[in-house]
Amino acid sequence: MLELERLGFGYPGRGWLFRDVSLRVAAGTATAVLGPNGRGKTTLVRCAAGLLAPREGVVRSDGAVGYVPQARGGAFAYRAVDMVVMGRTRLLGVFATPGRADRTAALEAMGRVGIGHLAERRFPTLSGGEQQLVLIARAIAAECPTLVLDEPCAALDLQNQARVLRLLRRLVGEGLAVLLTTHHPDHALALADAVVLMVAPRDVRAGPARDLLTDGALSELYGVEVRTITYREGDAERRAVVTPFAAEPGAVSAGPLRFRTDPGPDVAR
Ligand SMILES: Nc1ncnc2c1ncn2[C@@H]1O[C@H](COP(=O)(O)OP(=O)(O)OP(=O)(O)O)[C@@H](O)[C@H]1O
Repeated sequence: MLELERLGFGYPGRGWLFRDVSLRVAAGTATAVLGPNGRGKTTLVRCAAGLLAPREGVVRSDGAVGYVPQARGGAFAYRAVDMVVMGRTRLLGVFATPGRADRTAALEAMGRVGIGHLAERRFPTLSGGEQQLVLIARAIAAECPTLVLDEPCAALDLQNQARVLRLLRRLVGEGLAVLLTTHHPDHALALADAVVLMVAPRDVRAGPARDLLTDGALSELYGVEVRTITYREGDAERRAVVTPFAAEPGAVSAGPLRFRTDPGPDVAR
């Protein structure tokens, strides 16, 4: 569980970046934070993870909070598996060093993320996406009941985005509380029970994903026309977002977009 109560933050010498943000990420649920570049998503989740002190408000959690930053290279040439073993540090005694069980747990976490084959590679030699997956494995190996992830899919190809989203869904199913930032409303639709829309410093909306992720709210949030389509996944009806990037503003006619596929009897309009 992770709880933010009336959180407010501004960098020194600057005004409020956000104010009065309250939300509760319960165990077994995921919350996605969305908003334009520079609106404060990273700052908000860094406050939530205890890495930045808020100017006002309170953060509560009922256990350790694991934080997955965006991969930005690494200064030290650790092997990937050793980076993941470092996630186990919090589980060790003050003078203990990681043992065989920690290495096994690290390799298992890497396996879950699909990067077992990268275990012996040096971290700085990995691609941005590979580094991102190592950082996710490190957080999983730490076995924290709450995970906070800053754009976990930012550097990932479509297959790895799907892999990470499925993995996060499984972790939520196992009872973790997950808070993540994303630039993909689709990812929020696929994963999140709740969303936080950072519209403006004093207009940060938190609530159920199905209520807040409307075409109108997303269009307002990003300042471009955003449409949602529905499709079926097994028995479930799901929604995905389409942004007609190349269309001039107002050129897309009103009404729902049609999701055409060939053949399409099991894919909804
Ligand atoms: N250490 C800092 N000192 C001063 N201003 C900062 C600092 N870090 C970030 N900012 C500013 O705070 C604002 C919010 O930054 P933040 O990284 O939280 O936004 P974001 O929503 O995560 O952006 P993006 O989508 O581009 O990653 C930006 O205007 C940024 O320039």
